[in-house]
Amino acid sequence: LSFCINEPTAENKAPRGTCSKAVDGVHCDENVVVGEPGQLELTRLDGVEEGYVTSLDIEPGRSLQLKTLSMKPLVFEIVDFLTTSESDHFIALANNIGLQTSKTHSDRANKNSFTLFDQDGNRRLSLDEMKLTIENSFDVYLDHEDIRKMYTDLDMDQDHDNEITPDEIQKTSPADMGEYLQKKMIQYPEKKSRFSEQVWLRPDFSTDEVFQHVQLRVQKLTKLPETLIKRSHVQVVKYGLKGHYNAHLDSTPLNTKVPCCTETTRWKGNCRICRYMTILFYLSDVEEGGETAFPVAGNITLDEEVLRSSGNINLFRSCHKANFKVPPKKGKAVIWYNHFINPKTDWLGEVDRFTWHGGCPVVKGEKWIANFWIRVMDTKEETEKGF
Ligand SMILES: O=C(O)CCC(=O)C(=O)O
Ligand SMILES: [Fe+2]
Repeated sequence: LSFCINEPTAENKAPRGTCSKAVDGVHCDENVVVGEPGQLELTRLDGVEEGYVTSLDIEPGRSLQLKTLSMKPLVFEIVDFLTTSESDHFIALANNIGLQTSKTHSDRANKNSFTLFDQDGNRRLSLDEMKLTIENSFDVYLDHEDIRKMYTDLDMDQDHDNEITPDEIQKTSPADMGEYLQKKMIQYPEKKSRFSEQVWLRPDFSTDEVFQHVQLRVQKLTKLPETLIKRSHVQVVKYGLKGHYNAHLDSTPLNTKVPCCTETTRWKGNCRICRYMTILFYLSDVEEGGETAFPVAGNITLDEEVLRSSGNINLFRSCHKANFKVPPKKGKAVIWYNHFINPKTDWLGEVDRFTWHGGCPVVKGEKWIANFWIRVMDTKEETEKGF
């Protein structure tokens, strides 16, 4: 059994799908994943211990060193996973299609409501509590000075005591605050949770030779079924000065009520992004900054509420506090598992919450990465059917 990608046809410029080599030729199908039922397996590399290095003979004459960077979460790196020309090729592909400003939750946030974060329950919001309110409701990361300026601009804090009382909040419409923040974000995009430009390289790109080589290498490294490799989404991201991405999870906790997204449902909503693994490539060197940070790696326990109020999600400000950071280097791959494997089903298990990560701000130069996301559906059967 072998896989290939359909050749573009006149009616459909870039169809995608898998093909099986049969006795009478190659059969291709857009949606059907060819393969024996039950043959899909999720794999997980063994990290052994922090600092452990294994040599992988993935291609003739080229051995790659797989190094365990962290056990909790399990993170590996391979320096020189991509050659310089492969990295450059991804950048050229991205430039040819054209990058667009990365959207964040703040661009989509419901601007007509907010949830007040009155942590001490005293019915007034301190500057810190307002900061958390804005972060959680609008996905905008302000400091105290910005908040004071907002109070003045919107005349919110009438008695100027840096505290917002129920009375004062009553007089402020969430829509006004949302609109105000939206305007600020145009002026100060670095205060958004994500400040970058991006482009998707859809599975259709598998007709690209460099892309195919890289897919094959990823498959040899991960030992995952070809189906999953071929259906991966690849996103190229460019960060300029101050570009960053605050800490987040690349996948979503299990939820029986909301299914994993398929290629079609992902644009419609009411589905979860299910990414078993992330393979992140640095496509460029960065003169200064731009590390990939894991703020809670190695912690004994993890309370997301505590993480949110610690300010450590805001990597634009708190990268120095992250437990572990991977410095960018052109061609390097960083690899981690967003989910565990459920031993009962042998399939997608719970999210590994220690994989909270993000990109530190670029201090000098620019940073290019490619995210290679291994997508799956909730069950093996659904994944086999095609997604
Ligand atoms: O830029 C980085 O180092 C991290 C990027 C990231 O986490 C993402 O794009 O999901
Ligand atoms: Fe990420």
